[in-house]
Amino acid sequence: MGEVDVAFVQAPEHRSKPDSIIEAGGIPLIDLSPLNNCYHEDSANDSARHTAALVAKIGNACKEWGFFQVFNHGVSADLQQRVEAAVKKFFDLSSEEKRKVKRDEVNPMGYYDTEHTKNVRDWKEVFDFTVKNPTLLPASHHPEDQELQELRNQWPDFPPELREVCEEYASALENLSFELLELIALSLGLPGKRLNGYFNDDHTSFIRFNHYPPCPEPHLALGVGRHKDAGTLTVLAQDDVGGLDVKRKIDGEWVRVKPIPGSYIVNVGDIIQVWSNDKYESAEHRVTVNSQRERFSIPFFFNPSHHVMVKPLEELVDYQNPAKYKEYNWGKFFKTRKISNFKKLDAENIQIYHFKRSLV
Ligand SMILES: O=C(O)CCC(=O)C(=O)O
Ligand SMILES: [Fe+2]
Repeated sequence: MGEVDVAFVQAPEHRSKPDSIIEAGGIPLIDLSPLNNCYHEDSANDSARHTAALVAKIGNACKEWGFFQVFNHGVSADLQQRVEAAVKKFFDLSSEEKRKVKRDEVNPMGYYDTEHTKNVRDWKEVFDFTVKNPTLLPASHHPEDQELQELRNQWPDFPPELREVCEEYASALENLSFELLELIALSLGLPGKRLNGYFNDDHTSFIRFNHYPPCPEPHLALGVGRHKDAGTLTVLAQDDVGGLDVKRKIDGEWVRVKPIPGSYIVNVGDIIQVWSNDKYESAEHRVTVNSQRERFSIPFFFNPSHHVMVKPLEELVDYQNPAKYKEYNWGKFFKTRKISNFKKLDAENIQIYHFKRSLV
């Protein structure tokens, strides 16, 4: 099977055709400057108008793509560059050094190079850390087990600045994610802060550093297999190499998201799909690798508190539009997914459609 181990080989129908991927035209590119007071001289009226236009754009992007890119987002270029530099230094360490902060079945935070998506191994290595340290999660995925676990971050000795840069970055991305959450709430016709209460001091958001080394067989393996993100929102920074493919809703084609320096790619996760009762659907995506250049990306996974019960929002359901999902506990869902990513299982991993109601 060539130079890649069989564990990485995708079923033929899920492989990428790296040479014939279409670059996505039309993924909305949204200017967030109305949030960051870039219109100092504006009257209150103008500012309300700019915010309303922004909310409408976000709503359309969520409905039509489940994906959009943002610029003028308020995260400084200096901070972005410091994080990128620290990430490269970390992955440049020897395997032995990286394994000193290796994650395991008990502590899922840290370094890891054998992640599986839908039971096929990904061509990547990752480093994960939570935004809140410690972060509370259920200790087991069994529904009857009420015990909680504290996740703690593991920091390597090198590069020495990593921890500080990561904490500064986590806080900047947390602010941006709350702003995006408020815009999404407004776009659903809800009060701006309607969803904030699901993310109190104990939200379970985490940041991942992804490193995709060059792959000798990019038509067989994927950097990340096709999937939807399980949480609320993902806010992703990618370098200039490209490789993130989104399944376009209108025709089901895989299209490549064009790297735009300094911007973020935002995608709707499964929780927004459930909250919005399918008005906004999470988009399927994957990462294609290439044989020439390594690639780095940094997703921020914005997730609610472990005790949140996820279900269609009451304001968005009624007799004509009944709730399409039964409620589920986020902590248990997250824990179940984490276990299935950790090792190859025979069963399919947990998905929101397992909670779909059968409506007649
Ligand atoms: O690297 C990327 O562009 C996307 C990674 C991703 O989808 C994920 O980690 O969930
Ligand atoms: Fe993803």
